[in-house]
Amino acid sequence: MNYCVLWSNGDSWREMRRFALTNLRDFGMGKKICEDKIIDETQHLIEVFRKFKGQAFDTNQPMNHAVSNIICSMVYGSRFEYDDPEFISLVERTNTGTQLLGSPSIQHFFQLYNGNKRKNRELIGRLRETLNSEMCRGFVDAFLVRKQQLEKSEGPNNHFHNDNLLMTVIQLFGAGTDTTSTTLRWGLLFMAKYPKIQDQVQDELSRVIGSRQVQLADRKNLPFTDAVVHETQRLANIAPMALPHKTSQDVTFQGHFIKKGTTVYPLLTSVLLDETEWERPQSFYPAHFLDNDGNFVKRDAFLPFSAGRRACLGEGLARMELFIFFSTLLQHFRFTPPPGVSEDELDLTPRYGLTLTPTPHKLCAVPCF
Ligand code: HEM
Repeated sequence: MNYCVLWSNGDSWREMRRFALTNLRDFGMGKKICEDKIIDETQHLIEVFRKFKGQAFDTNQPMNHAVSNIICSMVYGSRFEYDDPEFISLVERTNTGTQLLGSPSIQHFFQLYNGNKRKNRELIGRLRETLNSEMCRGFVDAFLVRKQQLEKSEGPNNHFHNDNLLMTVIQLFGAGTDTTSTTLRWGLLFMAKYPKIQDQVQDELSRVIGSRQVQLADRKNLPFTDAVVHETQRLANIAPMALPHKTSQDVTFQGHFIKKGTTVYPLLTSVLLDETEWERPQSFYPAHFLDNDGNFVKRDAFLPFSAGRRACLGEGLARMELFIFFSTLLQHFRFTPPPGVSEDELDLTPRYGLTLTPTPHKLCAVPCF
């Protein structure tokens, strides 16, 4: 399959990755300003969950909207209202497209992808019209300013052209939404399935935090909650084959010769579910990340973001989002199966796409206070 929707290799990738990393950091990635955005967004999400008044609902759309708004505020410079039709269709097309990438319906995927290209051209066009080089609102502005500067000094032959802008924006939006939101949905599903583990998370949260807002700095005092977030990422294994790569030179790996230019997939499943690394690889077992005294422990085989030069660019952001969204939701709601469905009946079979998502399901979010 030709993944022309992803960044290319070589110089163009290097430039785009470096620029995206620097600028996303400038617009808050991994910093307090980003934490504040996430906290603000959790309040919008809580409002949506409350509207269901404890009745069963599909968490997919609200979760996608909340998570997507974080990357939107960094890329476009502002968040969207959840009922904005432009936003709903952008998120919906990205979400469906990610599922189709693992299926034979590649033509349908490209229809959705082209729809998102059109929408993004419009959004970028609006930002271009109101661009102020003294005050960049987000990644798109920063890219447009760099493009203008380079065109003046070096002419148009550089990597900062409209196609790379569009591709990078679409990729950041896609990579920054589905992955994190899917992981959070797995987390809530595991909590509904394993109520005793949910009890332990909620006991820890009420003991350490009470009713105030959780902050990133609290993570070190919440080892059990942190372990549950890690175990969710490990067992959910949402990107089992990471992304395809091409070997840039001939290489011999574990005795196998691989020719330059061969497409290779780093199989993250092989570490996340490795029987020689994990005591209970197929079970939801937060103790994988705890020592005998209940302290959090890092594990070498925990590689959900992959490793190396092409590892996930958004790891810092994703880890911040996972922790704050998950613990804030668990502070406010008790997650249970719909009435008439037992915990045993909650299905953990994943649905295969570019990512492994939970099979469509509903949960009740019963307000705790
Ligand atoms: C739980 C959340 C996430 C998981 C599990 C995840 C996982 C991954 C994985 C496995 C890869 C492929 C690495 C490889 O092929 O070796 C990747 C790449 C990437 N991720 Fe994430 N990701 C997450 C969230 C994010 C977020 C929030 C962003 C937004 C900034 C992001 C942006 C990217 C980009 C741009 C790439 C491509 C990097 C490149 O090609 O150089 N990811 N991610």
